[in-house]
Parts: sequence; structure tokens; C-alpha cells
Amino acid sequence: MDTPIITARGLAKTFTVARAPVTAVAGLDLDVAEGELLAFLGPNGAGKSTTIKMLTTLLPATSGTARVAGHDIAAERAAVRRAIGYVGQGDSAGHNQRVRDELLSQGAFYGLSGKDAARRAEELIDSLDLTALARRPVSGLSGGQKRRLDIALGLIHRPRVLFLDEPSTGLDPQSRANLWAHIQDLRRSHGTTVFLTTHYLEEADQYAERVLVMDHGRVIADDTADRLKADLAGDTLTLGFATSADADTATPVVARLTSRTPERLDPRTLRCAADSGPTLVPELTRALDAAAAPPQRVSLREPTLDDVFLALTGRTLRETTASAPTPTSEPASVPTG
Ligand SMILES: Nc1ncnc2c1ncn2[C@@H]1O[C@H](COP(=O)(O)OP(=O)(O)OP(=O)(O)O)[C@@H](O)[C@H]1O
Repeated sequence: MDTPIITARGLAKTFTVARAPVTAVAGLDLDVAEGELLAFLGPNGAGKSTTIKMLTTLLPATSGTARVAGHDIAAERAAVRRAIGYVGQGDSAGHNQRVRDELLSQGAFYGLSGKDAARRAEELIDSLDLTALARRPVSGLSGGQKRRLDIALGLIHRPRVLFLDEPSTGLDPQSRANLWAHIQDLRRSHGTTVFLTTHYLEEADQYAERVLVMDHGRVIADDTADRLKADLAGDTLTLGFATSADADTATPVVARLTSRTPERLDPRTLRCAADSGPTLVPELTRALDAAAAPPQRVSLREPTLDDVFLALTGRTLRETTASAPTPTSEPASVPTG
């Protein structure tokens, strides 16, 4: 990798809650290449927001170091802030200014000329669907509308690195699509690096070049979505039979060819994980025909990032975000890098 735009070594944060230490981030080593879009996934409380807050200089690290766009996050906070855009989870836009004026003020804050700020504000108003709201006071916007404005504010100065902490939460599908079109455009035209946390796994799958999974303050997987899915989840094979006797006959055949014990979904249906599903299916069908237990139905489902998450943490991301996590188990040990 050329000189990374973000590097972190042993970056850690411990909070003290009721005099007891709470380790939010337990020593992060990270290199992010310029222009990369990296998705940071993990259950509630995994340490994602704390990592972003340290990298954006909003929170001091307890130990470790990091550089963003060539600047040290502790010694050169102002330079880091000029190089980055940050859109946090809360509504940062809460002033009494009108939407367009809020964007112009933010542009001025980042040193844009009046003309450049106005042009940029119009672009963002248009692409984030804020046109009808441009003259409205910020204080009267709905949660989703404020979210779109927050994102526009984070983008006004065309930052080299954009940190987005759950940017699409609260947006309707149309605004999500607009937001992603804008982010992709920004990357194409300016090579912007994007560091994203999201609970929408489809977004990570579709847009991220690299996926990091964090749990209990540690990175437990770091790879492309495709490789994580191939290495950790595999395909799911479901076979339907005419009779339960056929399913009985088929069970050892399926076990032999997949090297796994199939699960009995109902008396006539077997399901199991399968590596290289597309090559396995013809071979399995021939073997089942030869055993006089031909399947009536064969389906192969490709893995999703949620399957990866389940393999890594023992929970689906939907389960972990539905309620606060109870850290009962040690994180799975998966090599990262
Ligand atoms: N200001 C704080 N004071 C005390 N503890 C904190 C503070 N901020 C975060 N924590 C704790 O640090 C841990 C990591 O929290 P963090 O917000 O970074 O997780 P997260 O992965 O971003 O979760 P979410 O998906 O819910 O946003 C949690 O146990 C949280 O309770």
C-alpha cells in the first residue's frame, strides 16, 4: 500500500464508569489506503463510534497513536479536522439558521470563498434532496431531514477523508440512494477516502472495498466482503425430497459430500452449509440419484454479510442491534490483516 491516509497503532480507549474501567477500544492497528471505502461493522457497543471519535480528534485516546491525512490526531488536531468531514450519529445541525445559510456558514468556516460555498451548497442541496427545505429554519426539520443536512455539512469542503457514523439511519430509501450516489460521485471525482459504520449490511456489501468487523473493542475480521463470505460463511444448500425415507437415505450421502451433518428442517427437507456450492450440486445430485433418493428440489443460497457476522460472533447483526449486547463470550479468533 502507498502511504496510507489513515494509520493507527495500538489505538485504545478506556472509559471509567462508576469507578470501573470500560474498555471501548482495545488496541487497534489499522492502515487505510487513500481512496478506499472501508465499512466498519459490529454490534452495539463494539467500539466503532469510539474509534471514529478518536480518529476525528473528538475524543483523546487512552494509549496508542494514529495519523489521518498525514497529521497526528493528538498533536495536530486542527490540521486533522481541516482534512476530514465527520457526520456523527446525533443531529449536529440544530441551529436557528435556514438550511442554505447553515451550509454557507459551514463553507466559510472551512475557508471556502463566498462564491465557492454558494456553488457547493447548491450542489449538495440538489443531490441530498434539500431543495424544498433550503429556506426553512434548521430547528423545524424532521429527524430524517436534519440527517440529510448533517451529511451535506460534512461534505461542504470536499474533505480528503469522510467519516460517516451510520449515515443512512433514519433516511428513506430514496434519500439513501441519493446519498450513496453522491458519495460515489465524490469518490470518483475527488478520490475521497470514506470510513463508514453502518448497520445496513447490504450497503457495506455493495459499496465497501473492505469490511472490518469489530466486537468487544477488537477487530475480529478485515477483508473484502466477497472473501469474508467465501472464507467464513459458504453457501447454504437446501434439498427437498418426495418422502422422509428418501431424506433418511440422502442424509449420509449429503454428509459425505459436504463433510457436514445436514440439519433436518422438516421430515422431507435437509439443509447444510456447502463450500463451492455450484460445483458440488451436480455431483451431489448424481450421488443421490445413484442412492435412489433423488431430490425434488435443490436450492443454493449465497452467503450474506449477516452470515459472516453470525460465523464470527455467534449472533446476527440484527439480533445484536435489536437490544443492547451482553458481552458473554470471547470474540472468535480470526486472523486479521
Ligand atoms: N462517553 C462514554 N462513557 C462511558 N462509556 C462509554 C462512552 N462512550 C462509549 N462508551 C462505552 O464504550 C463501549 C463502546 O461504545 P461505542 O459507542 O464505541 O460502540 P459502537 O460500536 O459505536 O456501538 P453502536 O453501534 O451502538 O453505535 C460501550 O461499552 C459503551 O457503553
